[in-house]
Amino acid sequence: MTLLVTGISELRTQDDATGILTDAALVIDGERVAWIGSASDVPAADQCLDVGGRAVLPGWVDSHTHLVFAGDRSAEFAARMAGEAYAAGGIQATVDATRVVSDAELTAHAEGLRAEAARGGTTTIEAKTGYGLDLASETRLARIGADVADVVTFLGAHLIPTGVDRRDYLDLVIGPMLDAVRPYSSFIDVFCESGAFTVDESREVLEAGRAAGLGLKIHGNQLGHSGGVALAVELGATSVDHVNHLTAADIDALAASDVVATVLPGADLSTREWLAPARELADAGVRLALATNTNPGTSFTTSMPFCVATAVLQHRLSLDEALAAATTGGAAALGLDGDADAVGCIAVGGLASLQLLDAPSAAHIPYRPGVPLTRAVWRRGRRVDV
Ligand SMILES: N=CN[C@@H](CCC(=O)O)C(=O)O
Ligand SMILES: [Zn+2]
Repeated sequence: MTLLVTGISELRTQDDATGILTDAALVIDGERVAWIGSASDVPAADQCLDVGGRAVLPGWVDSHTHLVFAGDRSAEFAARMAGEAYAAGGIQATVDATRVVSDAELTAHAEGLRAEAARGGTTTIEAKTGYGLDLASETRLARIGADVADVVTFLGAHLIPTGVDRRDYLDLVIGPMLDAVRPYSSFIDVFCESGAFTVDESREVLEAGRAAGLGLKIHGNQLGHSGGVALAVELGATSVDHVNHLTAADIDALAASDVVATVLPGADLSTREWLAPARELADAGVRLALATNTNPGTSFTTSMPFCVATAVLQHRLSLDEALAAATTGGAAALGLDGDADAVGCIAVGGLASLQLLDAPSAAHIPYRPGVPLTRAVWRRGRRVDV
């Protein structure tokens, strides 16, 4: 069954070979894109959808979420808006709420968040563990994450849980916990920050993950100069996320590396943190990703359009830079780039994961912030309810 989508005012492929087409059309055949070209020169297809002068772009790749959790921390949020500082210790409240709910409740909640993300155009999503922090709970989060999300990241090293000896917990994370989550996980992550894990502890965790065959990620330099960015470069991590507090040397080191710097606008705003210097990172040539960081503590949003709009309006990225970071940048941060199953781009022969906006161009995303502009979404060729 082939579907011709025509009447596309702006087709942003996020593929260097094709770029941006105007007055365009494309054909979806099964789960893949079979043809891209001018709306005046279309091939025959089984079905035709005229989108009436609207924009099409790849579905978002949300490369950083903590999707599997229970409870909310709206009181903590309110206290922060009244002047309290964010601290890593709040994670324990979500751990306590998460441990006591059933698998079915946890799965339904995560599925609800994934559906909410899809309504904003997200077609690929990562989910971290990190709200279990004991062997059974982390394993459960990894298993549910694998059911609900596309990529699972093991974040047992999110916080030392209350009442547990530091060394004992590290040994658990790099031993039995890593073994148990390994079948579900592609990456290992660590919260390298004051109040969470030191640089040396983070290195130990990440080296164990690498030895087990996992890719590396770091929550780094969110609340201060934690050393997470330097560690990411030293270890050749796939991404370092947050990147709020950077020295010139950090930026130079990232620019000279292949590490993706992931900017998380929702967390920057919700914690009233110093904004990640996305403009300076882009100017230095650092590869950027943009992600929601969906979690109940620092960023309770699933909206990639919000993140793209904020990256343009507040972090001073250009529209092109923000769109690249939210699509191909996210794919690079998940290792889902560079082959026939790459996500975050629209190319002939590639996966048909794309979104139709209720707007003539993607410029309307930051131009009309907060307005729900996602009109239709296809994931691997299948229409998703939005
Ligand atoms: N910073 C570490 N982890 C999460 C927040 C976790 C929480 O506060 O529950 C983040 O990415 O912001
Ligand atoms: Zn996070």
